[in-house]
Order: sequence, then structure tokens, then C-alpha cells
Amino acid sequence: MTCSSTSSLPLTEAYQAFLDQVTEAGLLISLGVRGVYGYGGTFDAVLQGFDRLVTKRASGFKADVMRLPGLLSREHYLKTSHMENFPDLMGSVHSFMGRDREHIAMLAKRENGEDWTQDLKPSELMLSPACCYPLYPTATGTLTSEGRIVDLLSQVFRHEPSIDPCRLQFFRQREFVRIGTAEQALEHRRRCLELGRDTLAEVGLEVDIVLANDPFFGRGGRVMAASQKDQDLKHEFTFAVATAEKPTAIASTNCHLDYFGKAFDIKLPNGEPAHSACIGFGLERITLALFKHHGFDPDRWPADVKNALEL
Ligand SMILES: Nc1ncnc2c1ncn2[C@@H]1O[C@H](COP(=O)(O)OP(=O)(O)OP(=O)(O)O)[C@@H](O)[C@H]1O
Ligand SMILES: [Zn+2]
Repeated sequence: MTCSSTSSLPLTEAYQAFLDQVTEAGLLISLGVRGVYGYGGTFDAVLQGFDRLVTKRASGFKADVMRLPGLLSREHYLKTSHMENFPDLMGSVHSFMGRDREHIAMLAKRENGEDWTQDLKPSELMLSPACCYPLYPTATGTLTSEGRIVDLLSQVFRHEPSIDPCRLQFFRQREFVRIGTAEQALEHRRRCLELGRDTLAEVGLEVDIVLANDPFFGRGGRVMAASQKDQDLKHEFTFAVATAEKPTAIASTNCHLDYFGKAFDIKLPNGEPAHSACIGFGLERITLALFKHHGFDPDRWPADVKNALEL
């Protein structure tokens, strides 16, 4: 199976064609829901290789490693303004909490083809919409003057079902987050822009770095998006994956100002709220970009790329 060009097709056809290619090649394994896939061994080997390369490249950060579960307590979730800004992307964990009587009623509903989902009750968990959200509640308190740099990896959930194989509902983000003064956060962003560009270039992905905004919801969202851009807070590393017509953000840097410092009471030694900034690598998107760019057979990839990924 080769990776033929999907770039000249209209957008939805280009997504469908690329999705067909990557599933036929066994890279993504369809699970019957748009944006949720299993991954074949070849895909996983490349993804793990890139993750290792990031670890090597980012060793200068001397970051504390934290591996988080992709879940967030409802209490912590409510300290963020995710519900205000991205209600369309939310994910909540509901479970059955009844006894025998409720169990029988739920089974009867399933049997009759009725809606049984109302019989589930909200648990204390939300699905985490970004890798770094569960970090901040663990950082509540006063930082030392060095602040912190944390190395994160987790699954995250965003309810954005799509036929674009790059737009998943459940995917892995690798992040490096700096918590500290405004200057430390800005300096981290500068280093992250270099780290992202150089690491992606090392595996043959020459990206564009573009000023961007998050997909804030609704009419008020347009103002939020414009303000985020005006303040130069978010940059995306974009690459043509499914189609050249609409390049995909395969990684991004984000400056949060003192938003998380205030929300989770993370303080600088002088008592002011801490600032934070991060780089997030979208591991599945980067892996798809590698297959798109170098072809579907990693044995035939350039030697320096295979070396960098230890394939
Ligand atoms: N739905 C998704 N599926 C797969 N990867 C994603 C998805 N959303 C984001 N990512 C990856 O996680 C990284 C960091 O998340 P971030 O919130 O910055 O996404 P983003 O740049 O806003 O993505 P987009 O603009 O495409 O929605 C992104 O650069 C991307 O590589
Ligand atoms: Zn982040």
C-alpha cells in the first residue's frame, strides 16, 4: 500500500481518502466510532520512536516526569473555564449506581430498545480535555524561585467526531509545562518554539509556525479568539497531512498567563499568581504526518529519519 496524494481533492473527500488509506494499511484500526481508533504495530513503533526522540531533545529542561490518567475530578474541572469556553468538546464519566430494582429497570429499557443511558449517574470524573489540566491541582501552593518544569504524557478527550484521521476524540499529548514567573513562562515558550521546530525537522517534517487561537464556543467565543491572537498566546506547528488545502496543527505552544495560577492557587514566592506556558505534541497527528510524508513503509524511510526514531 502506498500513500497516494489526496491533496487535490475537496476537503471531505481528501479526509475520507486518507482515512481509507491509513485503515487499509492497518495503521489505524476502525472501532466503529469516528475519531476513535486502535493502532497497529507499525504505527505504534513510529509513535513510540517520536516520543523517545522528544525525551532526548528535551533533556535540557531537566523536567519532573508525571504520567497522568487523562481523567480529572469534577471539582478540579470546575475550577477551569472549560465549560464556558468549550462546552461542545466536554466529556463526562457516568456510571450505574443503582440497586437491583434500578438494574432490572435499566435492563428492561435495553430490551425494549428504550433509552437506558438516563439510568447512569455522573461519577466524580470528567475526561481530561488537555494533558496539563490534572497537573495544576497538584501544584497548589507556593513555588520556589526556580518554579517548575514538568514533562507530561496522557490521553485526552475532545468530543469532535470527524472523518479526518487527524481529528480524534481520544488521543495522546506529550507536553512540557513551565510554571513560574511571567518571564520564565515566556522564556519557556521561546525554547519550546525551537524544540518543536527542530525535533519535527529532524524527522523530515518542515513545519510552518502560525499564530493561532483555540476554538472558543459561540458568539462570545469570537471575541475570546481575537483576544488570544492579539496577545500572541498560541502558536501552532502546521503540516499538510490529509491535504495541503488545510494544514493540520501537529503541535502547539500555549501561554496561559496567570490563568492556571489563579484557578488553582499556585503562587510565586512574592505571593502573586504563577504564570504558565507549555508545548504540546499531538503524537497521533505527528505519526500520521510521518506516514503521509515518507510513505507507508518505514523500512523505506530516509536513513537519518529511521535513526532519529530508532526504527
Ligand atoms: N482532535 C484532535 N485529534 C488529534 N490530535 C489533536 C486534536 N486536537 C489537538 N490535537 C493535538 O494536540 C496538540 C495540542 O492541543 P491544542 O489544544 O493546542 O490543539 P489545537 O492546536 O487547538 O488543535 P486544532 O486547532 O486542530 O483543534 C495539537 O497541536 C494537536 O497536535
Ligand atoms: Zn497545555
